[in-house]
Amino acid sequence: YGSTRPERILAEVKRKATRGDARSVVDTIDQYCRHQEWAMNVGDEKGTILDSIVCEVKPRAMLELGTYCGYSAVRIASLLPPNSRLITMEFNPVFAAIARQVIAWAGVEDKVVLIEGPSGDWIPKMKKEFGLTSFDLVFLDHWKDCYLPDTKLMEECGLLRTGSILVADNVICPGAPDYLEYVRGSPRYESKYFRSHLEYTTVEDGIEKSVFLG
Ligand SMILES: O=c1[nH]cnc2c(O)cc(-c3ccc(F)cc3)cc12
Ligand SMILES: [Mg+2]
Repeated sequence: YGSTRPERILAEVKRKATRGDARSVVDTIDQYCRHQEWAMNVGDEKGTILDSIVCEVKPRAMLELGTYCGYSAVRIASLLPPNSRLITMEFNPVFAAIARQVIAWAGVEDKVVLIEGPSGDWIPKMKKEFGLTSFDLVFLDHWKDCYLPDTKLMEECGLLRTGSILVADNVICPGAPDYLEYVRGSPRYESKYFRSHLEYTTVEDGIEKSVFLG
């Protein structure tokens, strides 16, 4: 039996990245996925946009929906202020197992909590499970069909406060048209599109940043 793509990415990280050095893990994955085999990390171009938003917001409590191999969790965690926490949620157990090891290799495990399971099940439990009031910043990077229902669920569960920011990957490719229509049309959001490209390609994609107005 062959290895999976996430397993090959982890092997490359262990072979090439410096243990405890988050940037070298990020750069190793970008090199591998640009030159060896494509994978659905947010990537270097859109990652720079995400970095600028994380640095601007300096979130105390951040949520990521969709961990995959942990590339963006490592990227985000390396920018978080002390006493901040990234909770990252992954539905696929194979991806979650790899992501845990990538996060550990990067040395950011004390800033990241990885939870496994469907976002729809976990979102209603977040406050109680993690003693949270609300999230300062949410990165949506899981499944395009879940962006809108999960956003509405976060609203209903009181996980968004005035000023909470949603950052959504792939709003053009693969695309999340119902989500875009909602955040751009709703008076409860101030939305802005950051044009970019699908990771490691020249195909158009972009990131939508939406401020919840309460
Ligand atoms: O399913 C996805 N979840 C999160 N991020 C993704 C991402 O950045 C890209 C893609 C993707 C884009 C084009 C394609 F031909 C095949 C897959 C999927 C996801
Ligand atoms: Mg993505």
